[in-house]
Amino acid sequence: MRQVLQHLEHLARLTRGKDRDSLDVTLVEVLRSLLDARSVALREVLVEDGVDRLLTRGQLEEGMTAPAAPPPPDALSALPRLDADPEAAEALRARHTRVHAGPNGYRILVPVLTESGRRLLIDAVRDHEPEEYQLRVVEGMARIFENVVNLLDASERDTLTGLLNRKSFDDTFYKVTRGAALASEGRGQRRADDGTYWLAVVDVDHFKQVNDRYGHLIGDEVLLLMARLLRGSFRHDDRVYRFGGEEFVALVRAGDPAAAAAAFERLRRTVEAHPFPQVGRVTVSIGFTRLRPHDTPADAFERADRAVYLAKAQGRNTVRCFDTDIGADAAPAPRESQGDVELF
Ligand SMILES: Nc1nc2c(ncn2[C@@H]2O[C@H](COP(=O)(O)OP(=O)(O)OP(=O)(O)O)[C@@H](O)[C@H]2O)c(=O)[nH]1
Repeated sequence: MRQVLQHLEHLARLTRGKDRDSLDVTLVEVLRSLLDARSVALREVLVEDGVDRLLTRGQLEEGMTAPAAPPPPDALSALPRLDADPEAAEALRARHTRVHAGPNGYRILVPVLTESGRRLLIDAVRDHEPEEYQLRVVEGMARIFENVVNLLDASERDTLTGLLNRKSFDDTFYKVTRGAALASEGRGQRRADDGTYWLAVVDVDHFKQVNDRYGHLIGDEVLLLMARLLRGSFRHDDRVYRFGGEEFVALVRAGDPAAAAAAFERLRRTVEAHPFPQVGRVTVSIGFTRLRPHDTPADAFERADRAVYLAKAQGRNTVRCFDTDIGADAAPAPRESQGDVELF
């Protein structure tokens, strides 16, 4: 009976989390307690240039009281390769729990594969061989965790492109600007690029003509491919959103205006060079702005949107920065076409 109550308590904790970070941490804590494990980690497979790498999303090692995730590296290439860990690779490939006995104890690997295609892996080590019953409970917890992740994904993602939707934008925005505020006051974590973030609005040029000439289905296909190009253009911890329509938003970390401009210019060129099936050449206009320590999502969006408007007025298929091309002190002037999509 005590055990059942304990499991129920774990279940309640696991399904309480409303954001990903706390959910990952709770899973690690729950599994450590369930397995009486020496260490528990939750890892995720990220892919760069066709190479699978393992990012640790949360871990509890011996002597630690609270789970922690090492800060994500700037480049995915700094992460360990999945093929350097054959046991982990095999468990993911088999989509099945694996237990390996080794000199350091018993390693328990439980894959978690989400509907959106994410590949996660529970990686626990304990001194004694786990009982069958314990493994079944851990697998049950993993399935519940997977369901919660699927629900979170569904509520945070745009159904057409799979990109993040408007709902998750504000949270991330405030996390990022809070970090920038702390850094500007000399507190908080400093990184090589000083935690400077940029908000870009990426707007497909003459998209109405694509729909009119080729139909909405082909238009949707263009948006899907555009989403893929956007995702592939930025670093793994940058965020790409579609709030609706043919307008995308990117939240990108870069050290200075030149580095940010280079990233957005690279995206512009990638889109221009991409052969879109049936349609051929499609271009985008991009406007971006630096996030300020006490910004609101609406203010930052409006600045980036004004830079897009400038890019459109100056011939499209171009990148403009609000801060350097329009001026940081310019008075706000709502864009005429903003009525298309109701934002903020
Ligand atoms: N296929 C498809 N079309 C969409 C979607 N959302 C919005 N649109 C269309 O996107 C078009 C946007 O057109 P406009 O805002 O007039 O701008 P534009 O033709 O892209 O021209 P510029 O932005 O001035 O370069 C409209 O025709 C919308 O109907 C969608 O989810 N799928």
